[in-house]
Parts: sequence; structure tokens; C-alpha cells
Amino acid sequence: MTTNSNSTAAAAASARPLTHNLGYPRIGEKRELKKATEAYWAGKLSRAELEQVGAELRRQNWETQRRAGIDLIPSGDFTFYDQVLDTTCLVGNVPPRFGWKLGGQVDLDTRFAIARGVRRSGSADEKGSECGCKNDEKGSSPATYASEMTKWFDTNYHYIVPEFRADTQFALSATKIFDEFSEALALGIRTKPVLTGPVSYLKLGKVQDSKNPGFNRFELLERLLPVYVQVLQKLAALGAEWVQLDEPIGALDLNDEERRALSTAYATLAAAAPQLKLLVATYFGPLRENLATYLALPVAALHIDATRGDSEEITRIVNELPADKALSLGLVDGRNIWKSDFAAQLPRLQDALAKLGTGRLLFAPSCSLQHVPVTLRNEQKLDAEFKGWLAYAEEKLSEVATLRDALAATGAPSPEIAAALAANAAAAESRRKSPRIHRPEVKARVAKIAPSDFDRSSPYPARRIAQRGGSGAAGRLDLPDFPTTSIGSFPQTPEIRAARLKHKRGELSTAEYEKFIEAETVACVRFQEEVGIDMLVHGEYERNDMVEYFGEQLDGFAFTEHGWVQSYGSRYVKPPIIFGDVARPKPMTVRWSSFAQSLTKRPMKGMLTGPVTVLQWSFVRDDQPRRDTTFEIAIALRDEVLDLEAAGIAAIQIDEPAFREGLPLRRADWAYYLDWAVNAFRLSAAGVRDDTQIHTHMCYSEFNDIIDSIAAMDADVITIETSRSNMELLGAFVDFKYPNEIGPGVYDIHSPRIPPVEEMVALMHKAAQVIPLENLWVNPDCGLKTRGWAEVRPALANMVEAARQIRAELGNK
Ligand SMILES: Nc1nc2c(c(=O)[nH]1)N[C@@H](CNc1ccc(C(=O)N[C@@H](CCC(=O)N[C@@H](CCC(=O)N[C@@H](CCC(=O)O)C(=O)O)C(=O)O)C(=O)O)cc1)CN2
Ligand code: MET
Ligand SMILES: [Zn+2]
Repeated sequence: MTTNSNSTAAAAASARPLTHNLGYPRIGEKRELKKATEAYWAGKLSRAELEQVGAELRRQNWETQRRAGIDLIPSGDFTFYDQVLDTTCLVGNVPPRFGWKLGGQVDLDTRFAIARGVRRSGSADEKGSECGCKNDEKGSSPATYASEMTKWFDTNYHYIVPEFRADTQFALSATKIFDEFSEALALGIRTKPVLTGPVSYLKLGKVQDSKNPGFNRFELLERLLPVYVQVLQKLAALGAEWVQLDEPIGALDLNDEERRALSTAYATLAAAAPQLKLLVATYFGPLRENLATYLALPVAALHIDATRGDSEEITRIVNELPADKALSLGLVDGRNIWKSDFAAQLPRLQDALAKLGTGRLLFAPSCSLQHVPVTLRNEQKLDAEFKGWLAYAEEKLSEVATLRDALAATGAPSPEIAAALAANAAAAESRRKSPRIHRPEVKARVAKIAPSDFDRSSPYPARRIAQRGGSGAAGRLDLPDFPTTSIGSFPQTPEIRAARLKHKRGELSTAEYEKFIEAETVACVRFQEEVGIDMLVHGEYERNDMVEYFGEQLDGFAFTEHGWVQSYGSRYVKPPIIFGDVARPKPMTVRWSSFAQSLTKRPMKGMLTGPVTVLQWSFVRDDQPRRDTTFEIAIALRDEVLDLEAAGIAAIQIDEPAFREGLPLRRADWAYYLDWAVNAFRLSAAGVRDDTQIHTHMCYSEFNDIIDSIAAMDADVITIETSRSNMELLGAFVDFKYPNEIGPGVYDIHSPRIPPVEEMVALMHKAAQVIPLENLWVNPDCGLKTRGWAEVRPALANMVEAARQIRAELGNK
């Protein structure tokens, strides 16, 4: 059996740095994992068949990485849902409400239950019923709601939030990490198992303990460490040589206690498993004031993100790294799809090599490759020049190996290496010089932005009168008190997705496809009228995704066929690629908004995705600041907003659900971001007349610390997600005295549950205590695209009834 530990020896012998990888996408190049998982949930695939798909994906991934020239290949990075959830199962931290008892093994169905909740038996678990935005799948029984889900750092990936209580106990409760190591070993690959580190695990979770709400979860470290010790010892016994522990919290603001927890944890772990080489990985940002702590951890190697670090810090690390430690340089960007620029990297690497020597240097991508698509091989439709600029996961691994080979070569490089370097330089040059990237007219428009372009003509109180009337005058919109509306999308049924696929394949003409979408839109408008909603939406049936759809219509964006990335569980996104200056060749949404408005006398809300969200959910260019790209998008959206207004649309929603996610990981960097992000939104919105109502929508909570910036966006109406937190979120809006109109969500769209009228009335009462009555709207938490009609019909009918009751009780008209 040839195992990869031989390559460790080989590397030492030939004195070249080791290559390794932190994690590989598990979804499969054709989304095999999604299809199998959803089939299993639907009862169409057996547990054994699902496990078989998993095993096959792991085998392929390991083989791919070996072929690419990676010495230390990860295991344990595969997961059927989420790697943090896998850690929860490993350490037996299953929340008590799932009825699992410490001492047993956590099986696959319990994993899925934690992630998705358990419904009352008998309710269909259909494909479209998963949560749409962020959170849990509260089943009909309160004992079985899912664990919360939240954003993984500043990515569009969501992890399952660990829950802690004062009485939480841990025990080794899953064999997955051992099984996968042995599985790979049987294939001749001695992998490097990957675990979420204990301190990040605690930091990224939250206390859910009604008896001890103020409990400090770091007190659990002592109880948690023995399980990690057991895991490490068992891995060592199975033959592991290296183990990777992810502690990405190094990129966050940490307090002294958290830093101490890192020191304590690794002192314990290193002492308990002296035969193992521990590699602690941090990524997504520089270490700053956490640097000394990480440098002092008693481990074999420290991995840092060299694509997001600052270069002075990296130089310091190279110079100050203790002699008993190796440095893993994450030099190939795991968060973007661009090819590396070797010429820019090699000098710095040569310097690191000269200082550290081959034995103390490892090469890797910056972070797990789960944030990029699998392989470029299947992209048939990208033109050769453009494709030549890109690297997905598989290609990034080859880059790591090439960089190592180029550096390890003594004397003249081999012809292969020389050719690889030349090809890389040619690609970089072609991209730098491409006329497709630079559009002087776009840059000229950005340069011409005037301070007044960020401001509406009048302040909100005057706009309010123009829009909704007041002081005896009628406004442009005839709305009752507590107007009802929805957030935009209606159910994206399998029929709609199937029709779009047929259209894409050329099996359905554009005329036929549009006729089909029109019919769906008509039905949606009729439904909203019948149920009695005041401000309508067209349903967004024509959209595959709220970002990809705009990417497909804007210049400067490319879209891919297979560029899927996991967003959460079995839900994936295909982020468009922003490669050049952004421009709008023609109106994007006017056709559908006008069509929908023509069907009804009620106001039809135009529906756009905001500049920050488009940026945040795309792969972005790395040759200009994010701010500049966002302003280009904002100008394109501004033109669209004005076209909608000219087409007679009286209310336009500009969604910014990723506004919070875009916030830098370090508080010290917030002010700069908030300044340009707010301005980008204002630029997109401010061109309209006073009587055109601008809405925005956000569905990721925790606005408390940025509420003043949200107010500064100056939307006339903001709809936000609040129902799950029982309106807790509104606290921020009260303390701050949010000046404009607000629709706090009263219907949790992440759940298949139909909210009863009384419940929504009660939520409105809560909101009415803290928000001026005349500012309140009634709406769901988010769009309805992931729900089914069977739930949406009665839920919206109940919502309208709730608004009627509130109006009768508290309203004037
Ligand atoms: N970009 C983005 N990020 C976001 C969100 C979002 O809406 N968009 N919401 C938040 C939560 N994240 C989410 C991410 C994905 C989905 C989601 O529903 N994804 C769909 C894919 C959406 C899509 O692009 N659909 C395409 C392609 C659909 C498809 O798979 N078609 C089938 C065939 C159709 C069929 O028969 O089902 C195929 O190609 O094989 C379309 O509708 O055209 C999925 O994984 O199932 C929901 C929420 C945060 N981040
Ligand atoms: C993730 S926010 C979604 C907003 C969008 N307008 C929708 O309703 O789907
Ligand atoms: Zn939303």
C-alpha cells in the first residue's frame, strides 16, 4: 500500500515544502450531494444509498487532491449538512429537546433533525419546504424546532449554531471522523483529519439556557477538552500523523478570556497527543492583537490566510515564528474564483523559504475550498479567454502544487514548471489588459457622482405626505393604516424551475417560457387581490436567484453553468462573477413589473436587489476596491429605479439582506464599510420623486449595533425579520427612535407552520408598543420562494385578517 505519509518522507528527502488542503467542496461536481440528500429526505433513497453517494464523493475528492499533488489531504471535511453540526455530534452536544441521551451515538437522522427540526408525523417533507433565509425549521411541535443557523464569518455559508447550557456535558458520540480517516487509509491515503477547534466551537455557539441566560460558555472548556483529547488519541492510534484544528476566530475581535482559552486548550491538547503534529488554522483575516497568542500555541504548525492578511503582519510572522513551529501559508484564495498571480507571490515565498527553510513551510489555499465551485472542467460555455482567468477548487490545488514546485526547484526550473509559470503570467497579463474589463464611460459616471446624488429631494416627513397623504391632502398611494404587503417572491414551484430548465436547454421557446411566467404572475396577482393585500408584488417567478438574475443582465458580470457553492444544507447558490466595470445595457425588471401593474389597480411594488447584496453574493473582481464595484452596481440600479418610476411604479423595494453580512470582521473596520455601503444604497434609491416610495428589506437580525446606519439608508419603509425573535429585534429600533416606516415580520417563512391570526395580532401589539402606529406595516419575515402554496395561501389570509383586527382596534381608517 502506498500511503501519503510516504510523501511526507519524500518531501523531507527532496527538501521541498509540503502542500496541504484545508477542506474540499463536498457537494459534487454535478450537485450529487444535494440530489441524494433531498431524495433521502423525500423517502426516495435509502439510508444505505445515501451513505454510498457520500462515500463515492469522498473517494473522488481524495483522488482528485492526490492527483493534484497535495501531500496532506483533509478528511472529515465531508459532511451531509454542516461541519460545525458534525462537531456538535462528535462531542455529543445534541440539544435536549431532540430526546437524544448522552452515552449513545448520534446517527444521521439526529443530525438532520438538529439542522431541520422534526415535524409532526404525517406532514409532508417536500423539497420546497426548507428554510429560505437563515434560520430554523420550527416544526409544529415546539419540542422539535431546529437549531439556529447563521452566517459563517463573512461568507454566504451558514452553519448550525451550537447550543450551550450551564449543565451541558460532552462525550465522544460519533465515529465519523475516525471512519473517514480509515476509509481513506484503505484507499492508500493517509489523510490529515480536520476538526473545528474547541475554542472556535464555543465562541461560535450561543447560550440557550432560560435558567442561566448569562452563563459564560467558556466555562465549558474544561468539560469539552477531554473529548478532544480522546479524539486526538484515537486518531493517533489509527495512524494519523497530522491533525488540523480550525480556529478561525483569530480573525475576530477576541477578549483576554477568549485568548486565554486558546492557550489553555492547546497546552492540554498538545500534551495529550505528543505523537501527533497539530496544525492550527486561522483564516479570513489578519490576526492583529491575537497574533502573539497564536504564535505561542504549542503546536507543530500554524496556518494563516495570506490572501487576506496584511503583508506587514505576514512578514512579522515569518520573522517571529518560534523555531519549533512550521508556517502554513494560505496563498491561493479560497474565497474567489480568480487564478493566482504567481509573479506577485513568488518573491514573498522565496523570502519565507529563505528564512524558514523547507521543513518549516507548508503551502495551502487560504481557507477551505468549500466556498468555491468544484471544477472548471464542466464549464463548456465560458469563452476560452475568460475561462483562462479562472480557477475553481480543483484548479486551485494545482496552483498550490505548482507554486511549491516552482519554489523547490533549484537551478533552472524544469520545462513543465517553466511552462506552468509562463501560462500563469500570460493569463494574468490577458486579464489585466483586457478591454472587456475597463469601460471608461462607467468610470466617468462614477467620477461624476455629486454629493446631491445621495439625497432624496425632500426629507422623509415631506415624502410621507406625498406618498400616503396627510394634512388634508391625498397621497399618491391609497393605503390603509397598517398596510399589508409581502417581501417579493412567491413559491418557486418545481413546475417553474422545470420550465426554466427547459427554456435554458432550448426545449421551450422564450415566447412560451414568458407566457408560462405571465400566467403564474397573473395567478399570483389575483391571489393577492382576493386575499386582500394592499401593496402587491409580482412574485419573482422569472428569477432563478435574486442575485444571479441581475448578474445575467448586467455587463461586467459572467455567469457559469456549474459554479455551485453550498449556502446551507442542500441549498446551493451559483454566484455570478463580476469581472469588469458594471453597466446596464437595458432595463432589467420593468417588463415584469409593468406587466404585473397592468393587471391591478392596487400599487405593485417594483423589486430589485441592492448594490451591497449583489456584491456580497457574487464573486468579485480583485483588481479594484469592493467599494468602487458597489458604486458601479448602484448606478446601474439607480437607472433601473428611474425606469420603474417612469413606467408608473409607485413603490420600489431594494433588498439588502446581505448588508449586515458585508460588515468587516473587526469592529475597527466598520465605519469605513458602513459609510460606503449606506451611500451605495442611497445612490441607487435617491433619484426618485418624493411621491415614489422606496422600500428596503433585511432578513439577518442583529441590527442593534448598526441601527444608525440602517436609518441613514433613508428608505421610506424597511421590512425586517422579527417574528422568530418575538419582536426582540425591535428594541434597537426603539432605542434609536427609527424615523421612517417599518414592517416587522409577523410570519416566520422559515417554517412550514401556518401562523394563526391571534399570534400575528399579538406580535403587532408588541410592535405597536414601541413603534408609532402610523409607521407600522404588516408583512412576512422574508420572501416565500422556498415555501409551498398550501402554506402560503392560508398564512397570508391569516395575516390580512390580523391586519384588519389591528386596524379596527387601533387604526383611524
Ligand atoms: N444568492 C443568494 N444567497 C442567499 C439567499 C438567496 O436567496 N440568494 N438567501 C439566503 C439563504 N440562502 C439560500 C440559498 C439558496 C436557496 C435556494 O433555494 N437555492 C436553490 C437553487 C436556486 C436556483 O438557482 N435555481 C435555479 C436552478 C434550479 C435547479 O436546480 N434546476 C434543476 C432542474 C429543476 C427541477 O426540476 O427542479 C436543475 O438544473 O437540475 C432556477 O430556479 O432556475 C437550490 O439549491 O435548490 C435558498 C436560500 C442567504 N443567501
Ligand atoms: C433573502 S431576502 C429575499 C428578498 C426577495 N425579494 C424575496 O422575496 O425573495
Ligand atoms: Zn429576506
